[in-house]
Amino acid sequence: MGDENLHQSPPISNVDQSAQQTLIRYLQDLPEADKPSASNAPSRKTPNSRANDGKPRLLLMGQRRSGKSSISSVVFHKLPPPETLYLETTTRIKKEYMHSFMDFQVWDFPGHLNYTDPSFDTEEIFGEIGALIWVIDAQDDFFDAVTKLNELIQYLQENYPEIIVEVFIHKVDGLSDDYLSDTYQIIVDRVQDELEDSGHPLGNVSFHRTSIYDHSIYEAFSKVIQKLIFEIGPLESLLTTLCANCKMEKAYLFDVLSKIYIASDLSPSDSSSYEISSEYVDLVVDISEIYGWDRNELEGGDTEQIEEDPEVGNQDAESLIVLEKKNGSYLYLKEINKYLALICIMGDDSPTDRKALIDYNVGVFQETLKQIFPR
Ligand SMILES: Nc1nc2c(ncn2[C@@H]2O[C@H](COP(=O)(O)OP(=O)(O)OP(=O)(O)O)[C@@H](O)[C@H]2O)c(=O)[nH]1
Repeated sequence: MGDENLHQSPPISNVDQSAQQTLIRYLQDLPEADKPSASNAPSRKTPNSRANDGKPRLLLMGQRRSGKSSISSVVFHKLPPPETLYLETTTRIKKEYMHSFMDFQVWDFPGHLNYTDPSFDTEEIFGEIGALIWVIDAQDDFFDAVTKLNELIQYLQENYPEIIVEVFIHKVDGLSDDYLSDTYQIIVDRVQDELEDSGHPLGNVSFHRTSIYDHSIYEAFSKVIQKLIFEIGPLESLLTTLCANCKMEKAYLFDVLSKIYIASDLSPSDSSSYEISSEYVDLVVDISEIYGWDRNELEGGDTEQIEEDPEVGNQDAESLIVLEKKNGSYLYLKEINKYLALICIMGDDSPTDRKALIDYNVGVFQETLKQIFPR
């Protein structure tokens, strides 16, 4: 494995450099590599977390009927999208605790209230969050939603400047490409202009086009979650090294239950690669469930923290490895543990003659991951 990958890695601001180098050496199997030790593991503090408990909170906010509960139910509870038609309006804050490769919470807010009002315990709401997701219904009149969003961003910038704001321009299914790109641009410009007029920078605000009827909602959530993963820099470097050494086009590390990808290599990503990979994860995981890891649905709770189940199922069973040709491209999938699967797009040249090398490198990658995510 070449050292140039190490030099090409982007600067990693929030992770201890020595921990990163140890991980990469470990992957490269260099003689001077130490096993990453627990003391080397970076602390799991998320940008706005004061508790430092590694359990970031995602807030889902926006106007009534914009689609907040649907997003949470489809992504985290596998509710078929058409069934969201029957969801009742949310009348109180719904707090759910997700146990997966990392623990995080999703808070779904009723749409009609102003949570910056002093009558709310704003410290309780905003004091510990990882990201705020503001959902705008693109099929409805969105100007009021944009005005409320701007007020909230201004409030956050003055009081909680580290909070990441993610705007989901939602329900984009059924909109023509032209209409969608106009709507997207109008919303982005309006947010930007109003913030500039009031002397606030756009700062930590990003925009995503989403729909529960396609992959876009999972992709958007992936990008949000990635911002909260403290170890994202080393993970991306490791995947980039793996791709370079095994001649892979693209590699994704998936959280198999939510279909969120928690990291990918640093080569440019396109939605179709994500779609192929995510569909394949679904298919293979369905099959593997017959004899592989026992995965319960992501656990959700209301207000109580749910105790983590001890891992059950065939923990020590050999994890599934599949190499198959799909849509003209070979795909390689390996279950890394109960929560994560690595899926790699290999291109159209048969990689069967390299399979032993690929299995070996992926095995080393898997060992390294155990150090990063001990669970
Ligand atoms: N076409 C389309 N409809 C959606 C989408 N997401 C949600 N919906 C629909 O939007 C409606 C409202 O969804 P909810 O999830 O209840 O909205 P909410 O923001 O939680 O509403 P409140 O609880 O009242 O704040 C439902 O009929 C959903 O089926 C989407 O991506 N596309």
